[in-house]
Amino acid sequence: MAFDCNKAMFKKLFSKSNTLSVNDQPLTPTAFRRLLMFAIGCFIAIWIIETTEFTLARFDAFAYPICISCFAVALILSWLQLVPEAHLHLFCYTVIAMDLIVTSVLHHLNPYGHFGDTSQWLGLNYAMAYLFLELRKAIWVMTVMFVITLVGHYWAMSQHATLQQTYSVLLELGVSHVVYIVLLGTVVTIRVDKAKAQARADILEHEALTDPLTGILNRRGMQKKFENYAFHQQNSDYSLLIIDVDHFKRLNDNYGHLVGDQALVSLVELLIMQIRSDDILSRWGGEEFVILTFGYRRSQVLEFAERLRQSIAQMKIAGGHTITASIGVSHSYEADSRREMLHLADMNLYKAKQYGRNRVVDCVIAQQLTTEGNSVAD
Ligand SMILES: Nc1nc2c(ncn2[C@@H]2O[C@H](COP(=O)(O)OP(=O)(O)OP(=O)(O)O)[C@@H](O)[C@H]2O)c(=O)[nH]1
Repeated sequence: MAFDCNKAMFKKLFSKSNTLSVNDQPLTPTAFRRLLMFAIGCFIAIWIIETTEFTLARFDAFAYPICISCFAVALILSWLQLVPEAHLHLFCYTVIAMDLIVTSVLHHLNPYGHFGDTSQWLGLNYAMAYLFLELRKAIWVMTVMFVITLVGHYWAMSQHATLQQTYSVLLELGVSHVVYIVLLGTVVTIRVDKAKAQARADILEHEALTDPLTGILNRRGMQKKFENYAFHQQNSDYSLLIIDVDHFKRLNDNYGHLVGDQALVSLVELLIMQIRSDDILSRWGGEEFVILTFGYRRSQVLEFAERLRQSIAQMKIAGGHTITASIGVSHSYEADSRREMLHLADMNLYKAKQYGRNRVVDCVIAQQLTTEGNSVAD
């Protein structure tokens, strides 16, 4: 998981656009397809029921198959990803909205029709607009549908009703639809604002825990992971590696900070390639990196660290230069706390530097070095 996080951050950092965007699109492709299948099922069911009961209106005899075909086409296009989802949303919304409006208008054309018989479904238009469309587009489209609804019903009613009856229907229609639009809009706006605030908080947290140069966790991010990690629940041991580039100041001084920066980025790329999926990599500060690795025995950790050291030494950085690194290692069985583990790894790193750099040292090696050389000051 940590590795994924590191890699995702890394990819984001080196992708062309590294800004996170807030998506207010309310409907995911999967939810959209499910809705389409539901709508197709409902239309087929009502078509069959009305046909068998001989109540199928003339308009519906055309409208049902047209709607079903449109939804089926949208479903296929969505599956094949041939058309942008937003276009399909608008298309399906328009089909349903026009079906509802025309049904209601035709109903009102009949002098014996009753206002409430079909127009109660018109409110669905607004709920669906918010569901299918991005907020700004939904408002525009709803306004158009609202106007079409009023004009259509005015035309239908004016064919047979008195002016007073017509206005009364239009007034009722207008007021109830404005209520729908405003109330649903308020609910949606609150939810979008909340989602945006959450996305912003996520971005800020991500930035606070990420090193901007390399895109991996920074010291704070690593500390958080280290604290949150349920180490006591792990049956396996874990180890901590501190990797410190040797004579990095010299590299900066000789070739400039840009080369230094590029060396750090190349080093992180190399480390990401070498660590395992559940290892945690972070930039501890400056030219120092920390890796937490799980489930290795001591000999395996040392092999892993040695492999890293050799790969770093073989790596060519910008301008064809090379770097080396010293690595201090500590193991969980040697320490009682996270702080102590860090301290041990840091001491071993110090000894690796003392003994000539470009080497891996853990407590046992440090002990041997001290005994042999008898000159390392702790
Ligand atoms: N280019 C670059 N340099 C950095 C960055 N962060 C820290 N440094 C430099 O890294 C250098 C670290 O120098 P030192 O702590 O003396 O260590 P060193 O020169 O690597 O020597 P040893 O660790 O003892 O081998 C300093 O010159 C810092 O300015 C960075 O993000 N980019």
